[in-house]
Amino acid sequence: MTEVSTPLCTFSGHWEPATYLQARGLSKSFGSQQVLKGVDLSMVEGSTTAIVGPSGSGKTTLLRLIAGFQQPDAGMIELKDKVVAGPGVRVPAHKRAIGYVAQDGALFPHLTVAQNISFGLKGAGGRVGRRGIELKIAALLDMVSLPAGMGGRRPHELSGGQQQRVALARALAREPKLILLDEPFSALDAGLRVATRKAVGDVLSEAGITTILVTHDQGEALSFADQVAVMRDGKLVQTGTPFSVYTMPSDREAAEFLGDAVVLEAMLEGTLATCSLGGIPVRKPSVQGRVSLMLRPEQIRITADGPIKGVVVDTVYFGPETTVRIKLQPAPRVSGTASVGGGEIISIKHWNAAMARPGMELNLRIIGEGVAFPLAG
Ligand SMILES: Nc1ncnc2c1ncn2[C@@H]1O[C@H](COP(=O)(O)OP(=O)(O)OP(=O)(O)O)[C@@H](O)[C@H]1O
Repeated sequence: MTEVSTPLCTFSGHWEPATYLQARGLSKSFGSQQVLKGVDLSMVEGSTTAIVGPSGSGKTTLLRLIAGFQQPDAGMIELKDKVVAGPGVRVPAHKRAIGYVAQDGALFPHLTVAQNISFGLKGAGGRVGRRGIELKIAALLDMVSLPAGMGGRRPHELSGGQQQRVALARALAREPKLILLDEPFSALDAGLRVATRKAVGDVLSEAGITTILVTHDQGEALSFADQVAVMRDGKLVQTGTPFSVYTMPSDREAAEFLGDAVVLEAMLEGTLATCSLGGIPVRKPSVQGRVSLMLRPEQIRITADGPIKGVVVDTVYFGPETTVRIKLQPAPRVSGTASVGGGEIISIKHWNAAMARPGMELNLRIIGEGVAFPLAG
């Protein structure tokens, strides 16, 4: 089962991992509603991609096309250089070596855990005898960190996290090359969710299986995947490493979807934006003049010698961190540039609840660079 990425030697002499999944120009409509509008997605063998996006943006539809449950209206899908969907081509789902784990696990309720998993084994071709099946089930349960004794239980006798592990074991039984996880952790409570996600991630990366995870959870996407693809209105609006999509979002909506964002009006000249938080360097700006400037809240630090002043409006205590809303002073003038903004209320976080009380004046310092977007509207 353990399959390691097959490297390719390029003409430049560098070893590069092979592409496993290549989707080009995928479109799909249901009736008059166009749900996917030309989606391109490429994945390296053994890598993990998280697809994030608002409800109804087309994430599950994309997974279903890749799995082979539905056929694209236009575009094509290649798995390991073999076209599996495209004009005149439709390789059926069971011949694509893909495992699918749904949000609720979708276990058969009337079958035991072992029978659920052996259903997956039969799907793999029924090559093993009864003893072989027992050994395989035991190995799969072990792989997903469940005791062998659980094989006799029925799904309703398991916790949500255990059910998801069984669903993963059933999918792994087919020895897939690609696993599609459609919000598999969303029904779990916070602690179980983190533990199950870690366990599933470890199993998949150990087995070298190329993985797509659909999720609504930004933290899950950023921590689980090598690549994050942001879907909106049937299109992938940005694809990149977790670091690049978080720190350099392609637009304001993507920025706000991937985490908390402080967005202020600013005047951008060259690579310096001037706003209520002072002069802030901007990386590779694609616009000039009046812009929306985005910073992540953790870039705004409360420090005694910070050059920017603000007054605490209110605070909300969350234990390890406190959300502090701060009203900024008018924007300072930077010589030769116009000032914009002033008086905005921003929201940042601080570990020390005693640091900020309503009415207190605080000094702030900005760390790192901002990202500039065209002004909305
Ligand atoms: N089989 C179908 N028939 C008709 N409409 C469909 C079908 N499947 C999906 N849709 C519609 O396509 C749109 C996108 O659905 P999809 O499930 O792909 O979105 P999603 O991004 O996965 O949403 P969510 O995060 O809520 O699961 C929705 O408006 C949905 O109603």
